[in-house]
Amino acid sequence: MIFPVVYNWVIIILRTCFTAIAFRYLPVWLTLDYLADLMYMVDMIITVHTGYLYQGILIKDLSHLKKRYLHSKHFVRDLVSLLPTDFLYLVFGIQTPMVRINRLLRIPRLDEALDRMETRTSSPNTFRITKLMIYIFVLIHWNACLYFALSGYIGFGSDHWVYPNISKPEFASMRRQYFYCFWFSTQIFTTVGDTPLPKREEEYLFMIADLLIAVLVFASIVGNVGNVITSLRDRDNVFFPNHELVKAYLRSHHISKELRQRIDNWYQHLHINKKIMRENEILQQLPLHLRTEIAVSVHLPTLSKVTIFQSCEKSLLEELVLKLTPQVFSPGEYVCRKGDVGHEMYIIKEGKLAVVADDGVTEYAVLTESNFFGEISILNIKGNKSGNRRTANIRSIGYSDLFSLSKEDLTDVLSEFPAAKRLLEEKGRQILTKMGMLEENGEEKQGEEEKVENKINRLERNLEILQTKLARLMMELESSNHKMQARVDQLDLEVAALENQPVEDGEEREKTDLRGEGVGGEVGWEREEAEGEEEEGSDAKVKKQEKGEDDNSLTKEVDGESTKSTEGDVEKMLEVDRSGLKDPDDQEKKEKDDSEKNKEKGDDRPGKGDGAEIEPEEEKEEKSGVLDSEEGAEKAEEDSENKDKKQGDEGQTKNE
Ligand SMILES: Nc1ncnc2c1ncn2[C@@H]1O[C@@H]2COP(=O)(O)O[C@H]2[C@H]1O
Repeated sequence: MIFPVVYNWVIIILRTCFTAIAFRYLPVWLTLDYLADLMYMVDMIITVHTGYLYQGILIKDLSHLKKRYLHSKHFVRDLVSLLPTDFLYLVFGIQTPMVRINRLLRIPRLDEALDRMETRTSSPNTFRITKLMIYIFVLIHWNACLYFALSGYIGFGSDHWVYPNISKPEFASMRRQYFYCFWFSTQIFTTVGDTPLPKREEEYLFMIADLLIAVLVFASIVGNVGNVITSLRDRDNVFFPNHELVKAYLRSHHISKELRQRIDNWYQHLHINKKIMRENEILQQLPLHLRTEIAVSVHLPTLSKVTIFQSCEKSLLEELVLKLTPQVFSPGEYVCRKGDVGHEMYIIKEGKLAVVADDGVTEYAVLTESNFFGEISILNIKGNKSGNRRTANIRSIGYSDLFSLSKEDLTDVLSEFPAAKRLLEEKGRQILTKMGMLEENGEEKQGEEEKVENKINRLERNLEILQTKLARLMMELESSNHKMQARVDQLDLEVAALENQPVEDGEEREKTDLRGEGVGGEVGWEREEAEGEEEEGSDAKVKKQEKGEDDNSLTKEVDGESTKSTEGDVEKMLEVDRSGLKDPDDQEKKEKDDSEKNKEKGDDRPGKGDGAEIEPEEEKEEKSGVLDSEEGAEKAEEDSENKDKKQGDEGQTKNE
């Protein structure tokens, strides 16, 4: 669409203003006119058949496309621009090509075509400048035509400003007419050089309009050229590291001339050989699959030449290729030194490198294109005496282009491709054996180390499980403590209720006394404690509190089962208490049994009746802290029995 649109935009106005040109080449113009019309038609047909994307899907259905085009405003514009206005020649005569002015409406199609070309061209900046120049040319051309027409209207040669008299032979030729007008116009628009001063109002108006347009034209030229230069610089900055900044830095830090020279040389090498250092950064904006394809097409030839990767699957190479980082080393520069910790391996894309001894002169081997090195220290080869340290010095002989591959990336890739890993390790082992740096029983040692590591792992897992169990048990213990506390409180209340019950008759008193024999120890103890509390006041309270706290802390130390046993203990106490309340005879009987039992056990400690209340508790808790759960339960039972007995004794003493 570029040709017909530009043709119409240039020729219609030319023929309108330069009538001599229009008549002279009329058959040519008419042929070209209808050729342009034919192209307009073809363009419409192409537009109808051009599919479009709807929700990401390319619509190609013709009837649908037709319908869409016919209902669009583009169709109206295209149709109007192709209306056969040429019939107006019959009215105005063939010398009025202005009847075809509707053809100019197709200008948006020119824009579209140029935009499409811009995205496809390999040198967009040149294209942008050319496009700008075409637009400016068309503008100057129109201005030139109008200037000639205005001159004709005012009168050729009537003053200095208008076109000179065309009857003069030197200004009579058509070429001269056009070139003069175009030159005049260019002078105005570029504001370069002097233009003759206007004399008439029409001339002034023409000049004012022209100068205003000239400002815009000039601004757009400067702006566009500036943009192009900036984008060229940006491109360079993206492709090559900024040398100027580095230079300024080196100067400000008074870096030695020799080092600065080396750095300059390195930059020079990059620029001359068009080495791009920030490939990964540049391609970052592309989606992964496209990046992979680009990287594969750029680097795969190098990678597939590397011996270890020759037999590898394509998928491995594709993964690897994305992780390669290009690096350039200068002559004499060390890529790695013996004893350094290895963080990456290298693949040689171009150049020569030497494996050198510590003296820096003796060369053990020379590595060339498609070789690789630096893998030994990052592969963790079994029996490698140097561990993760470099086994040799590698020095670049000339400029060398390398790809580096980090340890993490290599490990990632090799974990999925064990065959490649074995190959790499085998090559590393060969070098290590040659150097005598491979331990013979290295594999056994490795095996043992692995075993120990496995054991440690297992133990760690078990420890974690035990910790979880312990936490659960602690929680259970706490809840048991709460429950126990609640029951003891309940017991206190019951005992208090019993104490407050009025004694009505002797029989009742006897019963109460008898009951006192049953639970008297406890009741008495409680009362005594209460009295003691009253007597001793706050001191006793503090003591009791302290004891309670101690109890808590001790109880917390015991495990869940012993807690249960303590609960059982309290349960038994309650049981005893209830039974004591229900039937004094039974209680008496039970007491007798208990005392007999205690006698059998040899538990006839003195002072059990008074002041010994605290002791059994302490004893019980101390023991429950050290005994295991079963022992704790037994002990609790025993203590409970002893306590019952003691309480019984106390009750008896009181009764007496
Ligand atoms: N004799 C040798 N021939 C070829 N390459 C070697 C030789 N000795 C060491 N290398 C390579 O030099 C590298 C130095 O770093 P690494 O030890 O990681 O891995 C080493 C090998 O890849």
